[in-house]
Amino acid sequence: MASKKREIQLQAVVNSQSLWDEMLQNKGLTVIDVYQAWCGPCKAMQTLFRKLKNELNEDEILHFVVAEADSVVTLQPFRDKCEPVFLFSVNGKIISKIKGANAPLVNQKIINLINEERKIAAGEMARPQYHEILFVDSDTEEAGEAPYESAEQICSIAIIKPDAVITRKDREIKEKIIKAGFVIEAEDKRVLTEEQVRDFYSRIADEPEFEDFVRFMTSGLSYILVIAPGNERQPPWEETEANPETEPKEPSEDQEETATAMKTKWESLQECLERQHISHFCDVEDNTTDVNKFIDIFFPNFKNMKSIKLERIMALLRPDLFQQRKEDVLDIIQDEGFKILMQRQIVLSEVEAQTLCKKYENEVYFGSLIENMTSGPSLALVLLRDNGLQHWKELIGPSTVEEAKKNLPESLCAQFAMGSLPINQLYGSDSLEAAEKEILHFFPPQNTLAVIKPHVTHQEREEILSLIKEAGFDITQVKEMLLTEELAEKIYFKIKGKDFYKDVLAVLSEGPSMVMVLTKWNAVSEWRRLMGPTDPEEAKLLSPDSIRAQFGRSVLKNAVHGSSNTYEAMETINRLFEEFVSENPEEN
Ligand SMILES: Nc1ncnc2c1ncn2[C@@H]1O[C@H](COP(=O)(O)OP(=O)(O)OP(=O)(O)O)[C@@H](O)[C@H]1O
Repeated sequence: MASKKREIQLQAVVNSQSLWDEMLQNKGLTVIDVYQAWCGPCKAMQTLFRKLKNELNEDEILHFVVAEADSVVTLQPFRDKCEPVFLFSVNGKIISKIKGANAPLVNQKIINLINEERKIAAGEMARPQYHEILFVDSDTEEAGEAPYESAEQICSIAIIKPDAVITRKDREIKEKIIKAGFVIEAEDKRVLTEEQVRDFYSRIADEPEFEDFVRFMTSGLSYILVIAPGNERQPPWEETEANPETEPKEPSEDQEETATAMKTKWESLQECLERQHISHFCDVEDNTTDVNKFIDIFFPNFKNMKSIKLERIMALLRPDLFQQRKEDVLDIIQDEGFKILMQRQIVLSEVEAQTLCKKYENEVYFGSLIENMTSGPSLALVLLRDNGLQHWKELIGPSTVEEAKKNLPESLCAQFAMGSLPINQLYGSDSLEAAEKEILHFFPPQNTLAVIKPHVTHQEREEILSLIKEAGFDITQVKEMLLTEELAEKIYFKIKGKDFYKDVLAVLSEGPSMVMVLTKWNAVSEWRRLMGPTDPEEAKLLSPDSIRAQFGRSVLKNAVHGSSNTYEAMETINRLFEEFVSENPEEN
């Protein structure tokens, strides 16, 4: 009984249109649980609301309400729905709604909106222009007319700073964020412009060392992440569990509730970073308005990116298929919407063949299978596609020809069956983790040095960087530097004796160049292919899509430079990126 009374105190009951209109007079944020008379308000969320009420301690600007859909005319579109709906009203305007008892999402939403109210009250930000949401029947909404709020609307933006990227801590930071139950919805590695840094960090612009900070933030690559609270997120149990020594064996009703409240403490991204001691490498913005603004700046295609789940897998055409029907298979792969990111012919070693064929090791034909697999070149491919893993599995079909012919005659396994083997002539990674391992093994990354020359405009530079990323290169290092004679020599030592060398130096001295380490399998020759021939006129004829064809102006102003071979790549990277080499001694 006692707890029922507290529920009523926690959430005001709105069961008529006049009470609804009165409720809209509330100042600040009102969280409204819209419920059906026949099932009552959402019990599961009351613990969360109580916790937030206590922790935020903002009774003037944080109100909780339960509203009965059947008794309030405004709520008619929500009648007879099975799932609870939570509405968020700010100063009488309903600005957001969340369907279902998604506690992490609701928790984050309330914290964000209250933080916003606090900043507005402190004069740190202007009140955003909220758009009032329309209530339409939720079945229509599901048809795509006016979608409910999803994680993307309550994301945070995190920036992993250049010092963490240069020392390769970014991977560890991302793993920790994911392990804590957050979801990385989008990510990009780039050098922030001065304008972007000033904008993102405007709240600390008055600090005395801000100018040095801007210089530091624009000095190298940062990681920009859009992070959402995952639905499966667990509270950090170990920190919030009640102390067993002070707890009685038989907890009272009140104590049970407190313990539950403690267990449902979802941490914010900032808290998560602090708990894991990585907050000094990573800055977070979670103000909804700012997050949306920065998503627009950094990820203009965010909505599309979110709906597409691009997956990289490794596929393999076994030797007989490769020799006899390679072109047919490659056509099908492309028709099925796969992008071939990398491909190479490879004669598998015995160990490699045994690893890839492990699931057949107990079969009588295992010995002849390994013999066949090592008898000549296979074709290894890295394929990219929306839902790539599942789609490839479905396309190639079962492991054995017998099963494919019986059950899935249209599968590639059945279509491309060859007498030499009882198993599928096509291989695909079993899982995304396995795919990453296999790709690393069969397509080991290589570094090359790339330079974008000074005559390239800012806009052209952005376009070149997009081409680089599209071609699957990882920009592992980047520096903007004026290539003085001394520095240019570190790159162009092999043409020092040429009569055009002084002209090359003159072109490089015109302004800062963007000097990068690009990483990918076969990076040296892949980058040279993407650059195109030295002379842009020749490039236009021979390789019109190449960078030099598109952005070169003359042989001297040919937009980009790339190492000619792996030795030169290693030498020049050593000379220009000492810190990178000491962090990555094994590469190249
Ligand atoms: N005949 C030439 N006349 C003038 N400049 C030239 C000539 N040949 C090359 N260059 C310039 O010198 C640079 C280095 O020449 P190199 O022979 O190494 O060509 P590359 O390997 O295609 O280009 P890069 O080394 O810049 O990637 C070229 O990028 C170009 O700008």
